[in-house]
Amino acid sequence: MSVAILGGGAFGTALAVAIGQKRPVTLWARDAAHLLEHRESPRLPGVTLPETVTITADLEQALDKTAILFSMPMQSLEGFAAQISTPLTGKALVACCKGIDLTTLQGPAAILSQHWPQATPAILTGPSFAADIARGLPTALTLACADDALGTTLQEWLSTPTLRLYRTTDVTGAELGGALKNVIAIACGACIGAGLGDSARAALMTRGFAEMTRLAASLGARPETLAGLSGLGDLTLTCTSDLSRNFRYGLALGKGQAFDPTVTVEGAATARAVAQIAQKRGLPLPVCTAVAHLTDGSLTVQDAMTQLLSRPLKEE
Ligand SMILES: NC(=O)C1=CN([C@@H]2O[C@H](COP(=O)(O)OP(=O)(O)OC[C@H]3O[C@@H](n4cnc5c(N)ncnc54)[C@H](OP(=O)(O)O)[C@@H]3O)[C@@H](O)[C@H]2O)C=CC1
Ligand SMILES: O=C(CO)COP(=O)(O)O
Repeated sequence: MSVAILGGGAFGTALAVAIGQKRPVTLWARDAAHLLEHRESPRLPGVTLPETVTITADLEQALDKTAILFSMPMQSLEGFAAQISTPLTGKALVACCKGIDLTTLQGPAAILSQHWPQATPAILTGPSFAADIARGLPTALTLACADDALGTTLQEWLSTPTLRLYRTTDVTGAELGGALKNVIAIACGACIGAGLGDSARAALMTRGFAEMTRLAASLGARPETLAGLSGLGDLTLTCTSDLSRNFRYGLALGKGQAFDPTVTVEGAATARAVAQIAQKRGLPLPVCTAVAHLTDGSLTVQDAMTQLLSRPLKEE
């Protein structure tokens, strides 16, 4: 097996550093000039790519590898895939992005499968800040692949002494855990930013987790997957750390401050996708729906709080 990573942002660079400790890896970026000159991504300053990482601007050189990791933002994945005519037959296509595509309402595995039906999709997700992975701090992730034999090979190839991968065949559960935790992280950031307190944040995390599990189960995921690294694990990290961009975006919303629009915040578009899915399926997802309205500017944090607290009382 040979490995390529597509996307020279924070996560792609961090994965290249980690995997590059063990074996050669090719890192493709659409603008590779900075990476080639400095061996460092402007999205992850201070992290130097080792010599085992081949940086390239030649996409075909990367697509030639047997395992291809897609490490660009979720809302870019469909458009990126549509530009590629190479068949990628028999390859493992590992989506590292966390989200639901707003146009198709699909997760990354379905998008990869539609573009490359002769390849096998997989998901790499879980609680991990790029900077932690790049520094070699201990990290545990989920590798999801419906083909368990291929999943086992990927698990062995992509694990390192400090990056420990757990395996599952529940692709839907793993990708939804990663997608939905970002939505709840925005809610938690807004809660803290608006001064609503840690108790309110704990309530949002818990009820948000109930929504994550409800939606995932209705889409065919196994509820226990959501209780693992990709769901509860990543929810805990992202809702409690201001290293999270989704949490910081929520903080800014809560404080009524502007947020840098060039920063990748996956949960905003995903919240709007989730609200559409909830409506279509008649699923009650009040926290996710409130985040969708917060991010499109149609609801204030105070009104969201009032709305959530005034819902009819119910069983837990
Ligand atoms: N950062 C983290 O800690 C983690 C991130 N993730 C996930 O990884 C994914 C990527 O995030 P991250 O790397 O942090 O984001 P960044 O904003 O750091 O980088 C995104 C990268 O994607 C590239 N890109 C954007 N659009 C396209 C496109 N259409 N074609 C090719 N390349 C494109 C950007 O290129 P350019 O620089 O030229 O704009 C940039 O290199 C997200 O889904 C995120 O949730 C997962 C775990 C941890
Ligand atoms: O997914 C992440 C941690 O697991 C990174 O979170 P942010 O995208 O919110 O920075």
